[in-house]
Amino acid sequence: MSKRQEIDKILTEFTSGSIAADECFCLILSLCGLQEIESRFLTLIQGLRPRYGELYNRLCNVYMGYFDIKPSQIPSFLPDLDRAVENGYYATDYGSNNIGFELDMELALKLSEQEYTALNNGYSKAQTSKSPGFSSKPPGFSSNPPGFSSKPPGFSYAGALKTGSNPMPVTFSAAKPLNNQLDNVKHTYTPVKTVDQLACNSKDKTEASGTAEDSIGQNSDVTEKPKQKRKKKKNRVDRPLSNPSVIFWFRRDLRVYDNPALVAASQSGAPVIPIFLWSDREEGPQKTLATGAATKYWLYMALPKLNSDLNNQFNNSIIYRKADNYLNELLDLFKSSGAKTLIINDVYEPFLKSRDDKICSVLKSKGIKCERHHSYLLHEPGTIKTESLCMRGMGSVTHFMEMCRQCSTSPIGLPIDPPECLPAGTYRPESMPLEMLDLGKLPKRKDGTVIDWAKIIRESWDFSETGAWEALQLFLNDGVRRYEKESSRGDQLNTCRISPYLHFGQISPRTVLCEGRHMKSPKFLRKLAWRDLSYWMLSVLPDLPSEPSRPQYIHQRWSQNKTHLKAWQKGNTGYPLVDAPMRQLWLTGWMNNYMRHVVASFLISYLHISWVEGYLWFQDTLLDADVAINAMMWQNGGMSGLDQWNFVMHPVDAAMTCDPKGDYVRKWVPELAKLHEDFIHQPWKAPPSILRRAGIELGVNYPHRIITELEEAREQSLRDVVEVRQKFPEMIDPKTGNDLVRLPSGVRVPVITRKEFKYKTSNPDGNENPHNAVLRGYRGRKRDELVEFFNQRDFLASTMKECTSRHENGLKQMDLSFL
Ligand SMILES: Cc1cc2nc3c(=O)[nH]c(=O)nc-3n(C[C@H](O)[C@H](O)[C@H](O)COP(=O)(O)OP(=O)(O)OC[C@H]3O[C@@H](n4cnc5c(N)ncnc54)[C@H](O)[C@@H]3O)c2cc1C
Repeated sequence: MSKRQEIDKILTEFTSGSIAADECFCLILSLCGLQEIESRFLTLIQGLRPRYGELYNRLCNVYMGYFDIKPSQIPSFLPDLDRAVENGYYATDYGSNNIGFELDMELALKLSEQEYTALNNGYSKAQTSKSPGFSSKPPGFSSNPPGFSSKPPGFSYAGALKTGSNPMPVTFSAAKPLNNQLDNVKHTYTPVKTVDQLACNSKDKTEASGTAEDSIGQNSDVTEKPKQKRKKKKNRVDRPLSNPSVIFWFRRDLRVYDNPALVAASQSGAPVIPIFLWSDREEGPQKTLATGAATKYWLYMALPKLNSDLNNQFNNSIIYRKADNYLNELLDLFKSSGAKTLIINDVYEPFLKSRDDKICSVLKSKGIKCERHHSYLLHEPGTIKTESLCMRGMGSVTHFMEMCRQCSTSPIGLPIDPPECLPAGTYRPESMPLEMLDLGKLPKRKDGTVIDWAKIIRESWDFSETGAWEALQLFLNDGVRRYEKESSRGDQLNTCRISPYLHFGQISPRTVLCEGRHMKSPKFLRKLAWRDLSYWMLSVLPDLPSEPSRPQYIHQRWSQNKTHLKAWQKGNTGYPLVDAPMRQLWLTGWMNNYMRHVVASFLISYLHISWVEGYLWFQDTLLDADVAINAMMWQNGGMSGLDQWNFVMHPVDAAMTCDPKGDYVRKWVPELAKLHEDFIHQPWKAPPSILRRAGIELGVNYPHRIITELEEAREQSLRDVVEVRQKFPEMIDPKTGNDLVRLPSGVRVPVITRKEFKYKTSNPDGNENPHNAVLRGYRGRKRDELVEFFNQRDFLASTMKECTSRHENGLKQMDLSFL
């Protein structure tokens, strides 16, 4: 047994109550020696903190008493994490178990919270070294998600189109989109060279000032003190240009294929200055947490890829600027470059749209033209009106698709080719190194080493536009066949895994629609409608991320149990089907849709923790974190959304659908890897002998369940909803029993309401619930009978063992007749 294992054994005895704190301390002291204990004792026992805070404190006190020290005297003492963060202290020794992981994770959360609070308090500018830019994540397990890295050979845009769904070589016209009857379109490529395009001559190319290799932080035009230098230039006389440049502002359209605004910039016949601006504040109100740590990291990795595409294809490159105020920065750029036009693809979050409206109106007043294009969604939210449609089913995707059919004014069209050229012109404004945008800043330990929480994220994803195409093609060549029936599987890659690419516009929804339309998977294409729906919903309900869309639900009772919340966030709930996706999320920044439902159901319906907490956590940790989609989904799960979920995922039984053999759990919860499939989703039911053989000690290397009475917890959740509904009878439709919501026009309309809520509201004391929404697939496989059988066998075996040993000890043999 290694020293670490012996220490763990002693700690287990302590937590189970067999030995007292001072005894425990002495045992560890005798094992490790005075010197090691003085310097490392607190690190060694950190693993106790999350679950055994009280016991941990007792050990701390013994330790301090023994060495006669006060907490303030020890910089590395970690009685609370705030102090740890303040002191810049991080655990450095992980040993062979998860203690270091736990510690770093705790600290990471703290740092993240700290930054969030700092921003809320108006402190965002220069982040000091004590307050690293964003939440830290620990190095952790080494496994990669399955099958994610294979690349179709010889991949190229044209190749992608050829090898994809369409057997014919296809390229798309760069001319205007045709219509939305995609299936009737004959795909022919008619390159229409305009005068502007012909102007893309070699002179422009040789004059471009970008670097061919813009690996992170190596932008050629970078100066060491860009801010000061830029100030000097502001005062200089603007360079007169015969053909003033256009500024192309990259935002959530980080691609060259099917990028209407980029094509427009190219067709302007003017030099193009591509820019990227960054400021957390400008990306959304803090309560939306629009720029979580994971999404920022994605940007940090994706921007150099885009830049190198621009370099290779157009000999142009991106100007990066960190800017507290985008308008001021743009004015500065226009002034220094003499550009006269801004070209953008629109974004649709209401707060971003009004920011853009303001920017454009100020620029216009200064004689600068603003060209805005549409490509982020299939349908612009503003074009979809509810007026023409009956309100039944409002909030559901079916209703939304019908609205789109009736109202949409502009056709979706076909994807367009990349621009032929993006001449860089002779003048190029200064660029900051990408590092200075603080998108990829990783926290540091006290000794200066970096906590690289993004390691597995980097290994799991290709952050380029090509990566988006490859993911799509991989799916269309394989996963799509299983999508209709088995998209829920956590243990297989049956979904597209393109959400971060879609979020950052590395592939357009129109391209996905066009590529996927022959694949006979309406369910998949419908997902694009879901995406549009969320933006429409956000445009109608701008407070979607924080305020219940059914206002009466503000009165719903929620648990404030921080220990439960932390256990959920870290994947330490003791329910493997919840812990596996939460760990996958932490390590890779992603989990599939079904698993998101499982973990959301658990947080809301079993732990009774508000959906807002779930939303915020996802915003910070998902690579595809998207204010509109994330808020819509959490609201729907949290009962207050317009499309209330009519189901609750059971944290054990749902495994039947998404992880029938337990392989998914084995991958992300390696502690349970050796457990037989019959127990993998409910280790607490495994007999001690089986647990022993699998190397599992519950409460030691895998947590006990944080709640055990699932049925009771669910009942409580039902009662809480019914209480809200009973408090506001005027918000219930007397005819249907559905909840009512008030539209901005003042009209009250019924919205989809879970059947069991309706039933329970009218039968609050009834015991039965004919509409029980909990999804159970597990029992059908007779696993419970098997579990019972194993337990009986184990009981028999252990009883016999006890009998034998008693017999050997000369004690009276037990009576076995009851067996
Ligand atoms: C609680 C919860 C929170 C979520 N938060 C986000 C989020 O922040 N960002 C995000 O992109 N998706 C979110 N989703 C939706 C969905 O889980 C992901 O889009 C999907 O898992 C991404 O994987 P994929 O690309 O393989 O999806 P696929 O199933 O292959 O779908 C293709 C694309 O369709 C879109 N899409 C799929 N499902 C939905 C949906 N329900 N609503 C809207 N668009 C959808 C996504 O852009 C996705 O990439 C959330 C779902 C839940 C239950």
